[in-house]
Amino acid sequence: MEVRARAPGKIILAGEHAVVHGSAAVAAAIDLYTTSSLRLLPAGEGGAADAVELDLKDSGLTFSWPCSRLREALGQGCEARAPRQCSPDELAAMAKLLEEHEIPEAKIWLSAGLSAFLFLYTSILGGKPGKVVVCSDLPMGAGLGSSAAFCVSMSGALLTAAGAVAVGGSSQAKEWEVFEKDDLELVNKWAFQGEKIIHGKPSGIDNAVSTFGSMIKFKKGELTNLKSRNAVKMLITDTRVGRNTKALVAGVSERASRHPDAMASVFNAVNSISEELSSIVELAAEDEIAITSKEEKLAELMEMNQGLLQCMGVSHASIETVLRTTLKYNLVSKLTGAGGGGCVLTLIPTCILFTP
Ligand SMILES: Nc1ncnc2c1ncn2[C@@H]1O[C@H](COP(=O)(O)OP(=O)(O)OP(=O)(O)O)[C@@H](O)[C@H]1O
Ligand SMILES: C[C@@](O)(CCO)CC(=O)[O-]
Ligand SMILES: [Mg+2]
Repeated sequence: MEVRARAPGKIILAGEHAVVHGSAAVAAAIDLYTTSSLRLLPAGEGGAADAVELDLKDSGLTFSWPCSRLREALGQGCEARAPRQCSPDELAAMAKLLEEHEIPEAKIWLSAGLSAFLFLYTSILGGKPGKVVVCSDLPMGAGLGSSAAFCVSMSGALLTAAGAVAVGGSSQAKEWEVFEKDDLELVNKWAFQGEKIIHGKPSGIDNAVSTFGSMIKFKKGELTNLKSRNAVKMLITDTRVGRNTKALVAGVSERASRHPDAMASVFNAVNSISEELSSIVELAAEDEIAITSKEEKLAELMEMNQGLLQCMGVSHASIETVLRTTLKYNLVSKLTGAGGGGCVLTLIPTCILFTP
């Protein structure tokens, strides 16, 4: 039987990076998905023919590990309903397994995702032979939460195959089935462990919004669902400048340790912006004047947040170019996700008049 699970990417409207340091942030799921398909293969004699295969459609690479090698390096797996952290020994064992694959230098950034895969697969399914295919609508490493969507869809597929979460079981179902709340919590916890391998020190916002969907406020691991009363339209521009979330998060933490007081004030200001933005999003605006005033406030908060992201050192020349370009049309933009390149959000007002 084949199991398929999909999870969405996200945009962050306010609060990226500061959320790692305890500030509030606001994020929304977007309708671009990563899908993980898993087929358990009949086990042979436990011999060399038994393997775990991974086909990464977006990067055009396939991998295969003999089950016996995985069991030897990473053990027999654990209780699928009790998520646990990857140990430094396991990280080292996975790095060794990956060395044997000679990943092309130009795609070396995939190693973190491969380690997250090996950890999730062997922890949840032990050394069972299986084939996993991953494909995604999301650009990788561009700020739209590709790593979280990868970990969430993978955890969903693995937990379903392990029988650790309940699904309706109708193989004829045309629509995607949605997990129950407890099962979503479990998926989210495993995905967070995967994100830790990719991001180093994630706040948990990306895996949370990818698992639970909709628009959320997130602070210190606590999630609040936001009911957006009016549609908020955003244009997403991909600068196509590649970057790595782990390095950017580490860079902000280093700046915070060099200038603790100044950076605490920056994080505090971002917290106020996210809190204000989340309450504005929930305001019901009935007429054009009210909607315009709501959008003006959102735009101003996004502009302020972008200034503070510059203070944190995560903007980039390519991002500044998008800011200047959209400003010519009186449109406000900010980076989204980890910055350093990647994607930029532009608020598109409901009543728009282009006068460059
Ligand atoms: N479809 C995929 N196939 C293989 N690996 C993936 C896929 N999607 C994400 N990854 C892994 O996630 C890494 C990108 O994660 P990273 O956190 O740097 O960026 P992001 O999640 O796209 O952006 P952000 O964290 O700012 O939202 C890739 O280098 C790869 O290891
Ligand atoms: C940069 C960051 O705040 C968001 C990345 O989408 C990292 C995190 O919260 O884990
Ligand atoms: Mg990421």
